[in-house]
Amino acid sequence: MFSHSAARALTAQSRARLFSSTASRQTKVAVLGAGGGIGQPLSLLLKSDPLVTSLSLYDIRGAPGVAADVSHVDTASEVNGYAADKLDEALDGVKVVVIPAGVPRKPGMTRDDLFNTNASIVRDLATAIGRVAPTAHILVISNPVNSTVPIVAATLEKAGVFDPKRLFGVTTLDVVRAARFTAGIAGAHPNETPITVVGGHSGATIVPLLSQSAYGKGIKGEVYEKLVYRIQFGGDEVVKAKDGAGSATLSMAYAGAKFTNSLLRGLSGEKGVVTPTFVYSPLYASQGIDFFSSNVELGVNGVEKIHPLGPLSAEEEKLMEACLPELKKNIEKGKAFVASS
Ligand SMILES: NC(=O)C1=CN([C@@H]2O[C@H](COP(=O)(O)OP(=O)(O)OC[C@H]3O[C@@H](n4cnc5c(N)ncnc54)[C@H](O)[C@@H]3O)[C@@H](O)[C@H]2O)C=CC1
Ligand SMILES: O=C([O-])CC(=O)C(=O)O
Repeated sequence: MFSHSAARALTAQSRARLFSSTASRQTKVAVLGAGGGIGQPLSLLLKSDPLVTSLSLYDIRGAPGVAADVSHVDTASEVNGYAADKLDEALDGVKVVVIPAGVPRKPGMTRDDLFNTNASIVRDLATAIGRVAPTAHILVISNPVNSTVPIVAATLEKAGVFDPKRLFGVTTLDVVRAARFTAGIAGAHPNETPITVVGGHSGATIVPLLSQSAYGKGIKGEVYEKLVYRIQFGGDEVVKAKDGAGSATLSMAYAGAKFTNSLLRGLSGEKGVVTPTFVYSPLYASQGIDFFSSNVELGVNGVEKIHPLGPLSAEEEKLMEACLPELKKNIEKGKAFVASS
């Protein structure tokens, strides 16, 4: 990287600074479920992220092939693929683990219908992370997120390595949809219509706070009702259109890469990185709901600050009334699963 004469010219102090900052920028990211509909495009997008220096792709099927393919992209990061029996190797030294492993919905199913299959997949992956990479930041995409995040937390807790600052349910697709759909109605660019989406990640637990947006607050009546429904049930739209071939994969890969980039920026010391994510949260803990999505500031340790919701409109208060009992049930189901495992 440097010529010999340039290296000789560096003082001992500046050399130490240079190499320590290079070391701190080494960011190994693992994708568990990298061979799937989300995993493949997500791996590609992460390969394009300059904050990722090494990419570790794992799946029970097909990860070495995906890794060989993605590794030809001309960005600086190195890529390695790991087959089914190589999970521990895939996790060695990782700073961030993104989990899109598990089955997707078919038409007529709810996300909760995926619980029976995905709960044990996520629990087993979390057990391995707790053993091999206990200080990694974990980003859970696998559904039902309202239950899989508590499953990861309880699994790590059992192993004595749970740090609530390092566990995130990825709800970014709800945020991406809310911005896109609101922009369509407002005739604006989605950059101008960011919407905070809180609660959880399924149907009525998804609560968009349109009243807090300059564009969103002007949307009323039937248009408002339809917009809220579309944000809450956008996933169903894709499941129906794919007609048995799965659920959102490309927009989810985009959302997953977007959230991962936000976290990496926070971890690298950038200030003011704030985005909604489903985390261990005090906001509704008094009601027995200890995981909740709201705006979170991401920093060098992961969760830096959990923001309060701010003022809600009468409509949003009603949406919260529908959200909370369902979210509580989903969280308790996840915890009970680990307790009985
Ligand atoms: N959080 C969110 O907003 C969203 C979540 N999802 C969820 O993401 C998950 C994955 O969806 P798709 O990629 O479409 O499914 P997919 O079936 O295309 O891919 C899943 C991958 O997981 C792998 N896998 C299964 N068990 C595994 C294990 N034990 N270890 C490692 N890999 C394993 C499979 O081999 C497969 O390659 C689903 O649960 C889906 O509901 C989907 C869209 C949005
Ligand atoms: O709808 C699904 O099952 C996948 C998902 O979580 C989404 O697209 O938001």
